[in-house]
Amino acid sequence: MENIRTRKRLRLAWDVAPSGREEDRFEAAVPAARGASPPWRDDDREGHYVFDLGENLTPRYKILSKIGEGTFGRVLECWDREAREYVAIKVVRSIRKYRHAAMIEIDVLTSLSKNVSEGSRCVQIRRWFDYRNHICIVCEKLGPSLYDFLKRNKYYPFPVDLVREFGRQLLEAVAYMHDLRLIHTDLKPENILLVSSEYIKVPTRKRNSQDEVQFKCLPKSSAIKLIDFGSTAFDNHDHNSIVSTRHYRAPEIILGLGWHYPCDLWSIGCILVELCSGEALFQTHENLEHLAMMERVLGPIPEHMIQGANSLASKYFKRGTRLNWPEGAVSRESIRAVRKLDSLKNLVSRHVEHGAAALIDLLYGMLRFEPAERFTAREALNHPFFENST
Ligand SMILES: Nc1ncnc2c1ncn2[C@@H]1O[C@H](COP(=O)(O)OP(=O)(O)OP(=O)(O)O)[C@@H](O)[C@H]1O
Repeated sequence: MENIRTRKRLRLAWDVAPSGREEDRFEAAVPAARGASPPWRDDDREGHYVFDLGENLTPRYKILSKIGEGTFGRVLECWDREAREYVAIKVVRSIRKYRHAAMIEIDVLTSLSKNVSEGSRCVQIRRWFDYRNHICIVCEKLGPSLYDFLKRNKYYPFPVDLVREFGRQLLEAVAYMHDLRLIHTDLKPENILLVSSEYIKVPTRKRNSQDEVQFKCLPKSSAIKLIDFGSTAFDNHDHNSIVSTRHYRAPEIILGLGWHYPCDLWSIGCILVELCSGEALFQTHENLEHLAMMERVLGPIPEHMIQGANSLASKYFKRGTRLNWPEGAVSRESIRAVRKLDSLKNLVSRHVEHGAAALIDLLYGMLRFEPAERFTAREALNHPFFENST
């Protein structure tokens, strides 16, 4: 997250942080043991809530484990004593800008959960509350992220049939968001969670080996859901800031051309390539190198986009017509990293045996430089690649 957008909103109850004393008095009225609260503790230096496993988070929730950590806060697995189910609670840092962003995330999650059948590819919010100056967002508990799964599987790629299933559900989730005039802006494998943690082990031959058998894991179910709506943008807002995690960032964002719904489709294109290959498509941390990688994989950036680039981005180009590459490279390694890449067609063909042609065609549609020419989520869903999809 490089930028937190804020918007004017009504003052809500949580704007006034509850004082520790009041909180403790409230909990003192609840019978001890099961309902007891830990003593008031200071937050850590980054504003994170400090806890021990087994403690209560309000009398209702018992903290079982920490399942994640992000810019906004920590995500805790808890047992909900009232609903009798496991939940994931995002406990937001007690810093004003994160509290503010959390309230926007709650708005988005609430809108998404209104049409449960269509919105079911997005994580469902159960409720939220403010506890000791931390906004707590209670959601259904899901399994590991696609990134976690890839990592635990030593970056072994997913089979194309599974990528098709993931792609279809991801596009359904994003089409639904776009219908609601919401732009996710931070799509990445870390923010796509498997619904179930169950997996099976299947034997596979080691690459380049005839007889050495290894095992790889496959999820038992292909069901996924989208999480992390903390960066979600509303259609009618100003869209000039830098958004998205670097590897999944669309060219119009880097060039300062302004961005809209198509930036989500670019991210999905990058994600699908990664799921097929096991590696991030654009592994870079720097704008010029990133643009050079895009050109290597997808061909030249259209001239009208170069000419529209803002003053920060125009320095990446020569005479306003072509990328200053390799002249502007910061190192030889950087030049090598770009050269190591190949055309999208070749990169995908290397990993996908069946159905590669349809997938490649779909990916070119999602990775068009010109945002207006990029597939919309609904157009992508109607692509022949998804014809075999259930
Ligand atoms: N509903 C859930 N069920 C299970 N795990 C979850 C759930 N929500 C979040 N997580 C885990 O917690 C991690 C952090 O969550 P999330 O991305 O929402 O936090 P964040 O602070 O907004 O992160 P970021 O820094 O990427 O913006 C996720 O990567 C995931 O591993």
